[in-house]
Amino acid sequence: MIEAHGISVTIGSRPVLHGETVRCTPGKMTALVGPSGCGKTTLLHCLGLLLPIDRGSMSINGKNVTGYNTAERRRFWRDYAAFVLQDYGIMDEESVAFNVTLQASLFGRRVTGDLERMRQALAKTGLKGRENELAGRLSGGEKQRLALARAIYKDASILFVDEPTASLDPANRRKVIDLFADFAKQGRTVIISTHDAEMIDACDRKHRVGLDNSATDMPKSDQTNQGGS
Ligand SMILES: Nc1ncnc2c1ncn2[C@@H]1O[C@H](COP(=O)(O)OP(=O)(O)OP(=O)(O)O)[C@@H](O)[C@H]1O
Repeated sequence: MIEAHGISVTIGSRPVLHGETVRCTPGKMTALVGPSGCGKTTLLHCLGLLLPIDRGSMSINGKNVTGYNTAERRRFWRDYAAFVLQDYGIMDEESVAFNVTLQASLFGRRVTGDLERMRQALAKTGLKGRENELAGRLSGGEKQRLALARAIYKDASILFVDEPTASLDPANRRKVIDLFADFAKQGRTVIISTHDAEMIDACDRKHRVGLDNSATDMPKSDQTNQGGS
């Protein structure tokens, strides 16, 4: 469970988040929604401890993480978190297989870990049999699915996802949405910044960045009058 209370962030001289309060619970997909530039990515980064907050407080699984130092944040990323971010974090000069197992073999330059599980993660994202290809040769959508395969492989309890369907065709989009739904059903916390109406509809809760500062997230059935992005 991630809880953020009244968090505010200024980047440079620009105030971006103004007292966001949001709760993301295990077993649920929470969508961060709102118009372009409202701060969805910024909020996602704050919740994942990638970006420091200026005001407010945050807890993860009941633990106050507001003042976490670098070592504590690293431990959180290592033990609990998987990220599928907009730049995908793919190492172009490495193989697909290396990229999937990257977080498990962070200090090595070779594929370590469970090869069968790596292949299964690739199969789940439609990249079966591509493990020996150079990641840099994949298309944008394929890189996005590769980032997702890495998150599946990592088996993390909290997933932070930024615009996961942006570069995907309808068939792969559906597949990816179903994969996140499966993640949540397994009891994981899934937090997704998205504009995609189909993705938003599949989420259990949604938080409108910049507007819902007191209401926090809400059940899917209450979304009808709240608008999408
Ligand atoms: N590193 C940065 N330097 C300066 N301004 C930034 C930086 N990162 C974000 N911003 C600003 O913060 C605001 C929110 O950006 P953010 O990417 O969080 O929005 P978003 O809702 O995710 O947008 P989109 O839907 O277009 O991806 C924008 O006005 C953006 O210009």
